[in-house]
Amino acid sequence: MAQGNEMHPRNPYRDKPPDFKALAIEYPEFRKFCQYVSNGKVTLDFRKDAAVRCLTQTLLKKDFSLNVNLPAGHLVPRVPQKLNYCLLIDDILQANSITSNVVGIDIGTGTSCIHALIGARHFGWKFVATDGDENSVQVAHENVARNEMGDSICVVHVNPAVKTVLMDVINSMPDSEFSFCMCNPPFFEKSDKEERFCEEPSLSNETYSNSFDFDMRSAPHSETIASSAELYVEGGEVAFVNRIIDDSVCLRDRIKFYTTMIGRKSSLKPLLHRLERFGENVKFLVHPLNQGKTKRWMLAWTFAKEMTLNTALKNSSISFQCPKPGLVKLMQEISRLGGRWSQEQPSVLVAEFKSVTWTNQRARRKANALLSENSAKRARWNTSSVACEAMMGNGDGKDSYTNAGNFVYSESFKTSDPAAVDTSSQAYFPLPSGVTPRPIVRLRIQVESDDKCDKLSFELISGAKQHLHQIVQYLKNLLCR
Ligand SMILES: C[S@@+](CC[C@H](N)C(=O)[O-])C[C@H]1O[C@@H](n2cnc3c(N)ncnc32)[C@H](O)[C@@H]1O
Repeated sequence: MAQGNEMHPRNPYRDKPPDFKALAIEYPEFRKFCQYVSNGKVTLDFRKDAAVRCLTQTLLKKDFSLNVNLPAGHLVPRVPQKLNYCLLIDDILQANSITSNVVGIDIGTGTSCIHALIGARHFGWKFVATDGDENSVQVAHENVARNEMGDSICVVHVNPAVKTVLMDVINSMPDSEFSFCMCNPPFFEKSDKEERFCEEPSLSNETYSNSFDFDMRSAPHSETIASSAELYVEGGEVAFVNRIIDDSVCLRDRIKFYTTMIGRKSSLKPLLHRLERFGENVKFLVHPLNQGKTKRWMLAWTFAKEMTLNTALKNSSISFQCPKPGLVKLMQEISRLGGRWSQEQPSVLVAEFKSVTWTNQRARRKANALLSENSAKRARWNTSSVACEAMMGNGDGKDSYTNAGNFVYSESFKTSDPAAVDTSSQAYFPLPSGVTPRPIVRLRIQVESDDKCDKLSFELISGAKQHLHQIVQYLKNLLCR
């Protein structure tokens, strides 16, 4: 099992990976999946679904005193990663002094009910755990009952065909206050599923596996067997998370923090774009949720004015050294990029940017040139939109250089009908004069000098961590050459 210091500092698996030898001695069931290798170590074949399932069950038993049934044919959750996600939520709660009567919603809890079980057992939170699959709800319910946690976790079946994800649950509990929601959405669209997964005949015709990939590409690090409902949703995870965002716009601070796991890096951009357009009303952050080679992210946002997300970004400071006078050159470069800076203290700057100007400089120049030519209209899909959602944003319109055409944001999701798409567009309207758009990223930059050089340390105040990294890399290239 891959570990690493990318794990949460409070995650006990960070510095102490599971000791397979000790587990094999203590748990005979687990021992069946272990092999002794020549140096006396014990290994586990991660490509075998049953071995990974047994490891998860054993860790839940040993480290959380949880007795959990994980039926074959369903996703096997990875305990260290799930704990990481819960710890990040705990950071946010602690930073906002939400320490008692914590109630969370686990959207799509699956058969394992893993988020709710770990959250309730380890952190003392209460949960409403939902799922759209009746069989998963049944197994999750049994897992809760087996661990006598019915007082803390209520498992609810929801209709997956309903467009909203949270609304019905919240409306059915008008007197409850919710601290957060969490979710591990189905990642894939149908087309992805067919490309990456094959039907697993030994289980059921609703179960998919990537273990058949061997002849197509290199063997997977670990086999993924999952039910169709766990893998696939119309429009993939972007569409699913957009449904949570839609609900959050209506529900506002009925839930203090909205969080979700994101499985694909490419999903972050359209989702962040979407949240950015809510301007001052929303705060959000992206935080990596890595476990070894598997990269995931947590996206969190809040509409509650009094809440902060900054503390979870504590470890976001990065620094580099550059020749003097770093501060002066820094101010010039920020201005050149269209950013603004103010001096918080003599050696501390706060810089803010209202659009992404530090990436794709060459592409931007090219797009600019194209736009100034009398180019033909962009091709549109030869389909009709079955559902169209329009958002009036307050951006600066610069993103219309992208293939979103004249829209700040426009995304089409395939539907089961090949001639129909579900379209979400956010149109650019110039701001009325006197209204300033909200910065997409704010940074605090501290300058420490010695005789030879300046050390610049960058801390994210608000915005996406990936922007911090991109800006630092961009400035480093300029100031250190
Ligand atoms: C990737 S699985 C996550 C399972 C579990 N939470 C975990 O992390 O291992 C996604 C789950 O979302 C459920 N789901 C799909 N659509 C849903 C909806 N509209 N509302 C609630 N759950 C849904 C699926 O049935 C599936 O159990």
